[in-house]
Amino acid sequence: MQLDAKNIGFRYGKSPWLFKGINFSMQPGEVVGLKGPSGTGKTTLCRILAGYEKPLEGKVTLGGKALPEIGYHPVQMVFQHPEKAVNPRWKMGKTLKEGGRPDDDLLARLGIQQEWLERLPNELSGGELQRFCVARALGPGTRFLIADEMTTMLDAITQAQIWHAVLHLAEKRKMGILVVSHDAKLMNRLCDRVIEL
Ligand SMILES: Nc1ncnc2c1ncn2[C@@H]1O[C@H](COP(=O)(O)OP(=O)(O)OP(=O)(O)O)[C@@H](O)[C@H]1O
Repeated sequence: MQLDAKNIGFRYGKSPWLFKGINFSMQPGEVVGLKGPSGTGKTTLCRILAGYEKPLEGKVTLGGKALPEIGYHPVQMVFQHPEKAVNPRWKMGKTLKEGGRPDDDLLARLGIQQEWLERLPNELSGGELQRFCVARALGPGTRFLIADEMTTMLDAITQAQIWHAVLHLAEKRKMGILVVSHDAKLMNRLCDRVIEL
């Protein structure tokens, strides 16, 4: 199932157009990089692809059909700051279940420890918390993952462990990944191709 963005245009309110006429496609299993200077609208485009925001022009389709408005979203996004992406009052076990039934093999590969499931977000480090956000985004219904600076704030070892787990699963499930990063080395290592906004 191919993900297509056709002729996408977006602006916030009455501010100038951030972008117009964006066209690109991603195949299942493909790892694509998205780069561009700060403020060009990478995160905004990601939010449109993941269905958080509607484009003002053009459309996003998955397998030729419009993205679903209800139910589990097949395009999932992980943000740079995990603390903004979780409910501070929910134990991690509950947060994890938002993505569907967690895959034990994935949790192990991400280095998530069983006892962390009983903790609240503020009882985990940033890196530990981000592992949960990644696991939650990789529910069984995910066809494409959008990683927006997903490992930017993590140390090299944690970064490598998370990417290793994600790429393993992507290959197994033929899931596509869009990687947004300012780290050119990381992009070259991970991506089949890189597009610039
Ligand atoms: N909700 C919003 N309302 C108004 N303007 C916004 C909103 N969100 C983002 N912007 C503006 O839109 C522009 C693009 O922001 P966006 O976060 O998409 O860029 P980016 O390319 O991802 O940047 P960075 O590389 O710094 O993360 C910025 O100028 C930002 O201030």
